[in-house]
Amino acid sequence: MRDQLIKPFQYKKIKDWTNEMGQPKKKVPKVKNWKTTLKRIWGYLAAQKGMLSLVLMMVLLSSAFGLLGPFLIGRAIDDYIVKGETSGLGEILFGLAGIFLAYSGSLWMQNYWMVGIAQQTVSRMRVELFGHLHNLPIQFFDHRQHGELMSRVTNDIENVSSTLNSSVIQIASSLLTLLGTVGVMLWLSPLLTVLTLFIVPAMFYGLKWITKRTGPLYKEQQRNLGRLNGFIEETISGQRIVKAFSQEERVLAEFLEKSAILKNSGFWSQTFSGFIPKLMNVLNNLSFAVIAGVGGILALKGVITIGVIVIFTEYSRQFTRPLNDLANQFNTLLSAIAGAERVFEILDEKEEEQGDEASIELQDLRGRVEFQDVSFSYETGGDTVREISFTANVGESIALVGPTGAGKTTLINLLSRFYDNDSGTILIDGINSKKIKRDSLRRHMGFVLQDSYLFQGTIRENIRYGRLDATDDEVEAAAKMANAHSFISKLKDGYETVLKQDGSGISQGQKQLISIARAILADPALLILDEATSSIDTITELKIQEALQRLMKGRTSFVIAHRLNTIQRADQILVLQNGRIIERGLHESLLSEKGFYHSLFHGQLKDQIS
Ligand SMILES: Nc1ncnc2c1ncn2[C@@H]1O[C@H](COP(=O)(O)OP(=O)(O)OP(=O)(O)O)[C@@H](O)[C@H]1O
Repeated sequence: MRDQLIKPFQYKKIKDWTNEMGQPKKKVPKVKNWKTTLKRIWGYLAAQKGMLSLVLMMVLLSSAFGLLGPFLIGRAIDDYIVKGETSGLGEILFGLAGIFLAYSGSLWMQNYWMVGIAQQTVSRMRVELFGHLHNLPIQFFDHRQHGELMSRVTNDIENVSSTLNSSVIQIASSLLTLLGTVGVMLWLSPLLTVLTLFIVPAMFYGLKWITKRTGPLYKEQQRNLGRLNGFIEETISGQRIVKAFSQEERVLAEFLEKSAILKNSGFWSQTFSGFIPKLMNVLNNLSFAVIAGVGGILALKGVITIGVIVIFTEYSRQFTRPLNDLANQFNTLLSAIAGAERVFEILDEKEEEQGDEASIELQDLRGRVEFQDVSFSYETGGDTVREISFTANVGESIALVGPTGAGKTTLINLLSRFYDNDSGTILIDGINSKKIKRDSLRRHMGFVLQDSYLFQGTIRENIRYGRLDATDDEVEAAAKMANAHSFISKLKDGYETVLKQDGSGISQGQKQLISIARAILADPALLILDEATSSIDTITELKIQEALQRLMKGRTSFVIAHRLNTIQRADQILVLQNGRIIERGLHESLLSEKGFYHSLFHGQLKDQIS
């Protein structure tokens, strides 16, 4: 459970580096074809075969009832109305009412069951996608906007859902109605049928022309919507920064630009798909005119009856309506396929490997860490960290010092295996870290980061996140050790105070104290501390320092130090520059060397320190 605690912190840190409201750096992988996607969607639907058969049965019934209605009307005209016969007409009308009722009933039932199937299906997709996202390696998030990913979990899934709700039934019933109608029409009058069917090629070519254009346009619209959502999410969560840097106008300008792009792509996709009903309307009217004209002549010659003309006009509507529906559904289906493809794209991303069969599950960790000639680069190109070697004995505190971008966080990322070193070896309790299961390693690590991430929930829940089975007494004992108890007790609701998602409502220093309490409760053997850079009042600062000293006692700790006066007690100080360790040792000896550390300490290079 504790690796769940750790990941969000790391994500945030790395996200901050990559994502300064820019576009994702890497292009999303190419989309697969619609056949494969439909097959995969079917894979989800097939899990509910029983329900689907019920839906299909209802679709069959409703299509049959739909055909029977006009047929009975024709019979009523020919056998009773034209002949002036009234006896028996009542029964036919009664029968008609029954058929329409059964028709509506079967429509209602198929809809009811299909909505159930659709919801079940997308809920499974959503759960899979969300779970999968949390198992992806950090690198995956380096190149993607958070909002864009959110859009896949929400918009795209919703798209699939609404299409499944309606399209599956529509497509099945349209196909059945189409077949049934043509069959009965052929039986009644082959000549009129052939004339009516003339509109099919016109429809086919018209639709082909339109859908060829709408498919890519829909995809483009979805993509632009994802980008806009990503931007909105970022600017809302980064409100403080936007305001602090008076970037409101720039943000608005960028929003307007993205919104205009979306408007444009939305306009064209909707315009083109809007042609479909218009085209169908024209063709429908044309077919009516043909049936009325030719049917009238045939009726005058006594070849067919008036009833057959009525049946034909009704059927021709029933015949073009499913074609119409099919065409409309085709568009919705296309946009759902585009959505599903984007969802599957993520599902196809390789999960972070925890380790193979041979990997070691760390039961206990003492906390000895050794880096031997470790080099690593994030992307192909120059090494971010180079030939790093050091040893941290059990219980020692190691301070990582250096200007911004020197590679301090990268070393921690390698230690926690968010990334794997390209060369050299990292030994943890003497075991090559690559042979240890990632999650089992992270379970023994605790993080207190400068941007302490607190979740929406009570203070108690936030502390308990360190160890979910901790009792209330243990939570409070940890808070006491972390110097957090006194401020928590002064709050009106004490430990039950509800924190907002970003922890606003309590001070930065108090957030730190809570995250220290959380780490104390987790009791990790390896500790990562990323010192707060923001200025915290002296009293809170002292409390934090004291709490940290207690937390670090007996654990191997890595401290990314921003304020050099706080690391004077470290057992080893590693001074990094451009990815290399350029100096190392104790505070006093480093000062006496009068090197880079000395300059840093005396503030000559103050502006280089983050
Ligand atoms: N996810 C990433 N992908 C590509 N390059 C990265 C990534 N994270 C960091 N870098 C680059 O690696 C180098 C080292 O970054 P790192 O975050 O380790 O520095 P740091 O010493 O922790 O800096 P700071 O004190 O500012 O946090 C920098 O040049 C940075 O631009």
